[in-house]
Amino acid sequence: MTLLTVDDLSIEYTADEKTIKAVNGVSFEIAEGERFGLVGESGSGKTTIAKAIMQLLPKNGEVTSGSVELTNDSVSLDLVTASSRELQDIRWKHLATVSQSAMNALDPVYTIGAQIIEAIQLHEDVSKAEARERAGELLERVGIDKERVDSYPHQLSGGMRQRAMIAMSMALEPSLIIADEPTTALDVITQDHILDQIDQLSNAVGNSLLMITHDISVVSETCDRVGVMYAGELVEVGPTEEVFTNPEHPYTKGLLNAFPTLEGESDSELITITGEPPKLIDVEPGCKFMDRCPYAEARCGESDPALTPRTPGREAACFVTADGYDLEEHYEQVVTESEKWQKL
Ligand SMILES: Nc1ncnc2c1ncn2[C@@H]1O[C@H](COP(=O)(O)OP(=O)(O)OP(=O)(O)O)[C@@H](O)[C@H]1O
Repeated sequence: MTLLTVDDLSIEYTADEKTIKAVNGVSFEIAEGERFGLVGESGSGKTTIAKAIMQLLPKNGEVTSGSVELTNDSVSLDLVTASSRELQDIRWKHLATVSQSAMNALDPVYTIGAQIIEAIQLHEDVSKAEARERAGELLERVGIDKERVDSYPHQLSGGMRQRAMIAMSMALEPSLIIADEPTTALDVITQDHILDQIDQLSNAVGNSLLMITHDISVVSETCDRVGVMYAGELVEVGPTEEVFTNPEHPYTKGLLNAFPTLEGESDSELITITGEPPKLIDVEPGCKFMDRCPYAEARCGESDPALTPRTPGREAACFVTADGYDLEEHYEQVVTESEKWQKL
């Protein structure tokens, strides 16, 4: 059953009297128990989507169209129009978040335990002693000694704080966890541990996951399906393994080329996408990736390709692959030497 339905979501910011079209007509679904990743380079609109889902957009940000339905046996709510009371009711129990910066999310004046206990007691009728016991168990599950319930956030290392956040987000076994760059600020080994813990805990709880990251290896380790974002739009959606082995959008292919191989082989060439994403002010007609795309044709400048179905379960927004061309084969035929991806 579908748990989250994001339908035609558009979000704008206003800054210096200009309108920034940060998210433009994005639609995707997450099934119960499914892990979905949103991936794309900085500024593509991923965090804006996460903030809209949580109703945490800053004052200058506004959802201009679309809906975000959260639906299961006990909830049916459009998160865009829900009241703060309705949101408070589902927070922790149905919707929890692990954010980019745990230090900001954890309140510095309360102990870790006090914050987890409060979340538990807000939603469940349990004694403080029971909630404290559960907080300790949760911390142990993420590899933190349960004595640490009485520590303040600043007394923990960055990695421990992030794990404490994960423990807290899982405290009420929420239906959906939104993890926005949960490992970005951490060293590689801690990153691996944290991803393992998100994986194990969400397996145990059986919840859905929306993983937001610029790092395709994080998506490939944790997600069943992936949506690739570029300049505020979804340009490709499908099962992670299929999308990463046989991309249907040139931007996805570019992203993959720019990363070391997912298996960690070091002898492959890294190839970068030249140029920069467009500014999202006064948006021109046509495909937003056109200026950076080695496959671009005249028609790509005339209208913006819509996300269209490909093989079952897959969608991409590209005229070239919609015509059935395979990006790998087509590359040698159409792309001149000067237009090829640049080798690093
Ligand atoms: N508060 C804001 N005011 C004005 N513009 C903003 C604001 N926040 C984000 N933007 C703009 O909206 C667009 C999308 O940004 P967003 O942070 O959602 O992207 P992202 O893919 O999550 O990138 P990152 O990983 O760097 O956070 C960008 O052009 C960004 O500059």
